[in-house]
Amino acid sequence: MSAKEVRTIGFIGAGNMPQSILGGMIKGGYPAKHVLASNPSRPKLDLLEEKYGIYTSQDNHEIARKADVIVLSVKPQLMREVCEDLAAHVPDLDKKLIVSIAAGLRFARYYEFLGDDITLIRCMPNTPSLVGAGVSGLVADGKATTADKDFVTQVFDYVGLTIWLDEEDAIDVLGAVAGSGPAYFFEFMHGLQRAAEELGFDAEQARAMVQQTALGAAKMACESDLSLIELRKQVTSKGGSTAKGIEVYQNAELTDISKRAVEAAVARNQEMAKLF
Ligand SMILES: NC(=O)C1=CN([C@@H]2O[C@H](COP(=O)(O)OP(=O)(O)OC[C@H]3O[C@@H](n4cnc5c(N)ncnc54)[C@H](OP(=O)(O)O)[C@@H]3O)[C@@H](O)[C@H]2O)C=CC1
Ligand SMILES: O=C(O)[C@@H]1CCC=N1
Repeated sequence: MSAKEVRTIGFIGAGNMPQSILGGMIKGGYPAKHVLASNPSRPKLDLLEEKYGIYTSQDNHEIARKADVIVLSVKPQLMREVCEDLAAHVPDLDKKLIVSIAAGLRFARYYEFLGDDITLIRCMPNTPSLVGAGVSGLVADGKATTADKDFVTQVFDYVGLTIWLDEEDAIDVLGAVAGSGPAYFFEFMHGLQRAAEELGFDAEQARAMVQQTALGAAKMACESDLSLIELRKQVTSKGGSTAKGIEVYQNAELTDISKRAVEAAVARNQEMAKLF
């Protein structure tokens, strides 16, 4: 697929994550008239219509019927109810491409909910998709064609980096690192902002210095050939102030804390796969 392919994409559920994806897609040039969304309550839909000019409905069946590609975007615990309802009311689900962005739930579950004949791609996106800086992990079932995979790659390329995975298990890890990752960074940034405020800065200045520092560090990490440790060392003058700050993080075993956080999130993904 060299020219950009357009299929009508219907998001079932219009919460934070699908808003980030569809917002990023439309900002990136995907035609709004081929993007649809459903949600039980109206306010989010009104906002999406106003902001992006897409068609919305409170009726999941209508959106699923109109879509070539159905993006299941509800919480994992609602997935069974929503899918079984679609299976009962939407004809030809096996002729559409289904994409699920839910954490945890495995291919086998969707076949149970929607039928064995569906074609499914699982995606683990993250919210920076809204600003074109997302990470989307993708894994396809055996029925997805090359054209399906190319199309989904194209869609998620609009909103950032796409990473195809060979094994379904890997999406739990990618989710725990990149899907949840923005929350970890925000938490860390919040801590730095609080520190600056407690040491005399007002909230606005504190936030400005933290967000610009995070942006600068992320840009350097993206643009440099050096390892992250080398980049860290460049800031850490011998006998200087950074060394003292880093020492505090190292004494608190920040690297180990990150590993424990990722392991906890992976474990929850595995647990959700069994629970829902
Ligand atoms: N947020 C993130 O960073 C990421 C989320 N995900 C996955 O994305 C999915 C959605 O998460 P997120 O957007 O954050 O969740 P939100 O809680 O922001 O949104 C969930 C949405 O689903 C709607 N909803 C509830 N019941 C139904 C229904 N029966 N039919 C259609 N829509 C319904 C809710 O509507 P209402 O408000 O009216 O109740 C709400 O708008 C989850 O499965 C999550 O695992 C994946 C990667 C990252
Ligand atoms: O917290 C969650 O379960 C979802 C998946 C990754 C980010 N948010």
